[in-house]
Amino acid sequence: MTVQPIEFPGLTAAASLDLLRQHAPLVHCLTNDVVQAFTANTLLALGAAPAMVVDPEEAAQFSAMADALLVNIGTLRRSQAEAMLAAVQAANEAGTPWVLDPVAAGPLAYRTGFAHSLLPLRPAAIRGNASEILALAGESALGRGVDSADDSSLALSAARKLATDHHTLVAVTGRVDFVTDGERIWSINDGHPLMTRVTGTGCALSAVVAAFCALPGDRLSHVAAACKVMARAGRLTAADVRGPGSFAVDFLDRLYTLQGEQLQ
Ligand SMILES: Nc1ncnc2c1ncn2[C@@H]1O[C@H](COP(=O)(O)OP(=O)(O)O)[C@@H](O)[C@H]1O
Ligand SMILES: Cc1ncsc1CCOP(=O)(O)O
Ligand SMILES: [Mg+2]
Repeated sequence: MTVQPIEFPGLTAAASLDLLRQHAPLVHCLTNDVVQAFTANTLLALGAAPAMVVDPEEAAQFSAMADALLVNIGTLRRSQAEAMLAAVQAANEAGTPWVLDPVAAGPLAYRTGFAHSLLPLRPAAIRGNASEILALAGESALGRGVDSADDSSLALSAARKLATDHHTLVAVTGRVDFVTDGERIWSINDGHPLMTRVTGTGCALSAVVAAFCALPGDRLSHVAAACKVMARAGRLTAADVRGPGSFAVDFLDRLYTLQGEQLQ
């Protein structure tokens, strides 16, 4: 059945953002070495609370206390995989939602196998670029590294399949972001190409998706709101900066000051 994406309403995104600022969810981030500080600063700017607790024993303890968990495989190594599995297991036992960012899944065997092994462990959501989502769904993709070489529209059916097969939500991002539970599809046509020239915008978005997954209410809508907030803040920032360096700084200020009306 062909289901057409529907543009996600800014008003709904604004309501989710309000809720996020009220709840200030504690987000346990098991993420890659490149984006630690940018991810923590992004969450703080929006009003969530990040913590990177990485030892396997402590990670398991902490993911049961946190409001959400992020698992990002960007610089995966064996010792970290152990902590991720322990954290996911503890999160599941505690009913804590967790989000998978399958960074560079596809061309690299170890991380791709690990990402696949996480799929039956019931992620609340998966957020990746088009090449990553295509690869995770077992379809051919052009990605060679952490950046997408495929347009997000080409990964929409892969996203729906992943969501259906694993009873999860999938956000596939790029020129247009799509968020689906396999049936409904929200599209977010915002953002700016400059966002791909600053490392960590996608990884930070996945942490923000985790934060929004902690909120009460319709989770699909909250995940779409996470994408909308980041893309709109990115677009507003890009209109006013000289390049990637000033973007990275101004983007945090934008997130901090972002008002509901600016999402509409
Ligand atoms: N060509 C583009 N035009 C506008 N926004 C984009 C574009 N590519 C990516 N974005 C935005 O950049 C952010 C990160 O997405 P993406 O680049 O797909 O993630 P990743 O860094 O994991 O590859 C998202 O908010 C997305 O909407
Ligand atoms: C450059 C790099 N290498 C391994 S992880 C990483 C960061 C990727 O960040 P993003 O996917 O958000 O662009
Ligand atoms: Mg990127």
